[in-house]
Amino acid sequence: MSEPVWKHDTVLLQEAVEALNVQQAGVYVDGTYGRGGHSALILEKLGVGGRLVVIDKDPVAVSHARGLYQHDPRVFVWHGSFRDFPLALAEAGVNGKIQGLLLDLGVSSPQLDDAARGFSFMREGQLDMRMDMSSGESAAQWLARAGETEIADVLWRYGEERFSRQIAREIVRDRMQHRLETTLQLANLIAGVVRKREPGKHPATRSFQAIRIKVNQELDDVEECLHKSVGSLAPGGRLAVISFHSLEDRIVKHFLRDVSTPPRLPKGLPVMQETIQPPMKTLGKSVRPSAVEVEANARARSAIMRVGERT
Ligand SMILES: C[S@@+](CC[C@H](N)C(=O)[O-])C[C@H]1O[C@@H](n2cnc3c(N)ncnc32)[C@H](O)[C@@H]1O
Repeated sequence: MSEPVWKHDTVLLQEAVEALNVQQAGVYVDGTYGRGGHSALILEKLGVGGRLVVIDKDPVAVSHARGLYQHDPRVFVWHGSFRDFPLALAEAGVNGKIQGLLLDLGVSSPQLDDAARGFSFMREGQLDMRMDMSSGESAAQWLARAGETEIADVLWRYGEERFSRQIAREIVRDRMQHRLETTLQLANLIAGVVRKREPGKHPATRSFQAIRIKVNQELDDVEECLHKSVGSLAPGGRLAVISFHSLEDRIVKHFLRDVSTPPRLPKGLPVMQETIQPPMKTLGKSVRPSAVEVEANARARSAIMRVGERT
């Protein structure tokens, strides 16, 4: 696969790596390698005895990491979903607990900028949207077979699209005449339905987000990974998650709240409520990029990071 020329500006670079509190001999997982901005800074702080397991669903990201780190014995590169990170750790030969897990969610700039990946409603390309093009169903395949109600539900649930029903109806009507195969075909169809535009937002923004989340099972991956992190982090180990929309952030926020709250015990048990420690604690407040970062990188605008620590 040829090396793409597009680059990715890492969001909350210093903040996220600081949040991990990298120990020289620690074991870390970067579950969303992308183009490796966070991984590179983690490696700067990691000593010779440390390990970094990098994961990405995207074969292009994985070959970037393999090319860069083939001679670094600290790095193990794994192709797959971060929801299976314990499997990656086992394959890397890591038996114990880890000191940190980082997730920088969503898509990378190279994925958005490469029209052929089908993520962008601004660029003509095949309607694919899979982070892992080697498996699963593309957006075009899903839109060709899903029922009208299913499409409407996805647009509403994952895109909070007010015109979900009308868009779904139009997709189903349209596909009876010809195949819906390209990004601009879909974007134009949506633009024809969504009459009242939100200022500064393309009418297809919400639908593209929703279909991308559905095709890549993004929210299920996050839920599962977060729950597995509790069993994998060593005491003092850190979990840092950067989200880019409210659906992801809500999952992270609720997860951290739930694992940081001591379980309520029935009255009368011979154990003091105060002695029951929850498995994690939330560290500080949520972190947003500085005005300087947002000025330099518009994609950072909606980022929010939350950090937890294993107790
Ligand atoms: C925002 S980018 C990460 C950028 C990276 N931190 C950097 O500095 O270059 C998100 C990356 O995570 C990957 N990704 C998203 N969801 C994933 C999942 N469930 N499992 C593995 N990789 C995932 C995407 O393919 C993409 O490459």
